Amino acid sequence: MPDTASQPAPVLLGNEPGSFPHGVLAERHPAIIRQVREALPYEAGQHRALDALLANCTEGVIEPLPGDAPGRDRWTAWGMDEYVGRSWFDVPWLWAESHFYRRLLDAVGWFGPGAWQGIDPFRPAKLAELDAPETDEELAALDGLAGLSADELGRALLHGSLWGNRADLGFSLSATGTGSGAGRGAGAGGRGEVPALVADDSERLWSLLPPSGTGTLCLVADNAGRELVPDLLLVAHLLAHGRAGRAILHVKPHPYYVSDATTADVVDALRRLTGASGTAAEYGRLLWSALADGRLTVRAHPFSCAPLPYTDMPDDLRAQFAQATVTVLKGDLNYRRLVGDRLWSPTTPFADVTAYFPGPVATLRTLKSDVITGLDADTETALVAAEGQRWRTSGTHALIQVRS
Ligand SMILES: O=P(O)(O)OC[C@@]1(O)O[C@H](CO)[C@@H](O)[C@@H]1O
Repeated sequence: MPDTASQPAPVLLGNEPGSFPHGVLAERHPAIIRQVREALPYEAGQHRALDALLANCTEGVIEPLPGDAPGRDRWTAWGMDEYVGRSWFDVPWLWAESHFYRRLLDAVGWFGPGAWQGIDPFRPAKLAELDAPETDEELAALDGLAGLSADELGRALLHGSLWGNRADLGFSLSATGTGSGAGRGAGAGGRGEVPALVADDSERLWSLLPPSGTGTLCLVADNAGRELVPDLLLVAHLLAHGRAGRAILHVKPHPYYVSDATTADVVDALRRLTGASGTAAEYGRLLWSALADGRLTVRAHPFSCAPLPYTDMPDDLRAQFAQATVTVLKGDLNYRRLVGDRLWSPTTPFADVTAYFPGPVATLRTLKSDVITGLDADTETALVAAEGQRWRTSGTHALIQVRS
């Protein structure tokens, strides 16, 4: 029996050794601390703070943020008092992960005041990816799509944006997340009869964005670099071909989940596009002028880094999504937040668990956590027969789901 929105499945915790969430807390977070230490020439105080964070997040309990900590009131509203004194492994996994990034930024001095204020610990990794030869190849490949019709090009760019979600630098640090490049493309990734795309509502998405549209597209971005670049190309295409009159790009207000895009990353990506040649540069210039004339807006709402599902979104964000013709949520974490980070039965209807969302909502995601809804029974059976439960977290499958 599928779960239902009124009888929800259990919220994921990280306290089961051997589970994917446990591995993230016990192995991925220490690996992220190691990577951050090596990325920038931190000072002794920052190394000491990283030592303390490592000990605390693996063996300690959640501690209250100091009284004067930036955003403390928000974290109180987001449930901090309830979780203080408990092991990181025993509170909702989503909450523990999100809080880890808040503490990591504290340790490196991101919030300031001080000389390290605003220095993104993940920037070297993000820039390396943006500057990689693979990015050049992907941008150059755009010129080869010149012969496609606008619709064909739109579909190609939608798939580029979808599979761009493989480019998640946190994921590449985890033991199960190796195998770079697998699954990039609609036909790749699955074994035997199992499709790479396990759900595909893309026609419904296109019907929400007709060519004569004057509507507003809200795109809630995920990773910077090689995910954000194809996201921006898709937005440029939708604006250029009138499928959206206006686009609003939501990014994170601070560095998060390693490679999540901030405004600084949007700037880097746009400079990368305008500094390229051919079609990529044209798209870059289009977006640059769309920002200037108001067709494109960037927003960085605090709730984008909240440790909570979208059911708890504040009224101002709810009103923004309600005004959109469609809100497109990118990536695995946004998917988890959209459906509640619960271990749903995979055939639980997507429309039911997203019924609360204020307006049409679409999700483009590669599968990198246990959370999944909206599969048909045959697809689930084929996936399990071919891969056991590995398909849930391997990042080699993807989905496009829409609730209109
Ligand atoms: O949102 P994204 O970038 O697609 O993925 C984020 C992610 O790597 O982080 C979580 C584990 O830390 C997983 O849910 C997911 O695989």
